[in-house]
Amino acid sequence: MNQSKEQRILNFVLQNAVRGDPCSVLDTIDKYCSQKEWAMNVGDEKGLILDKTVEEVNPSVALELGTYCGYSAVRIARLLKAGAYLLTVEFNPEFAAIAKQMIEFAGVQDKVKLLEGPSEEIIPQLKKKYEVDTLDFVFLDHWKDRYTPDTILLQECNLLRKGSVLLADNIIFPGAPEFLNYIRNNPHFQCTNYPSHLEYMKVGDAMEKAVFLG
Ligand SMILES: Oc1cc(-c2ccc(F)cc2)cc2cncnc12
Ligand SMILES: [Mg+2]
Repeated sequence: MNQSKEQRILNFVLQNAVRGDPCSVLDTIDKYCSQKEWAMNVGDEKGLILDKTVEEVNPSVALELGTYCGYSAVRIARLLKAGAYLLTVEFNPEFAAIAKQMIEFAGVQDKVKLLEGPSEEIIPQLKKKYEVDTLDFVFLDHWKDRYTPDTILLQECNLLRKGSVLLADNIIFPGAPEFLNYIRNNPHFQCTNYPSHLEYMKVGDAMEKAVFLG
């Protein structure tokens, strides 16, 4: 049976990266996806914006919506302090299976809990089933039409506290205009835009940071 692109990315990492070295896993994925096959990882350029935001927030509990192959889960987890952890949600079972292996190869599995299923089902379970109190950081990188409903759901489930930071990928390309309109006109959020480029391309993209004001 033909291998998927995601399986080819994982195999390239297993054969070329250093086991237990998250930076080598990230560099190897970026090398493959910039030279051989494009894939929708946040990538090296926007990855630096993600790094700076995670370092600034220094979250104890982080949530990622949209795991894909695990690139940003590895990227986030490698920066987390002792005892801090990332919950990452992926609804595509094939992607989740690849991401699990990627996360384990990078050696960050003790900091990452991969939750398989639709975000709209998992978010309401975070408090009771996953023992979350509130989220310090949320990375939105899943389907763009879920950014707004999931942000509303996070608030309805009392998962945000004063100072919780949301960071959304793909604000320009593929674009999340409805989310931008929602979040920038919402008095409960303080927004900042970070212009960048689509991963591995010269096409313009951006990330939006939104701090919850309570
Ligand atoms: O970063 C991303 C990029 C693209 C994408 C797709 C097609 C295209 F032509 C350009 C960009 C899709 C995404 C879906 N979910 C999360 N992140 C994504
Ligand atoms: Mg993205």
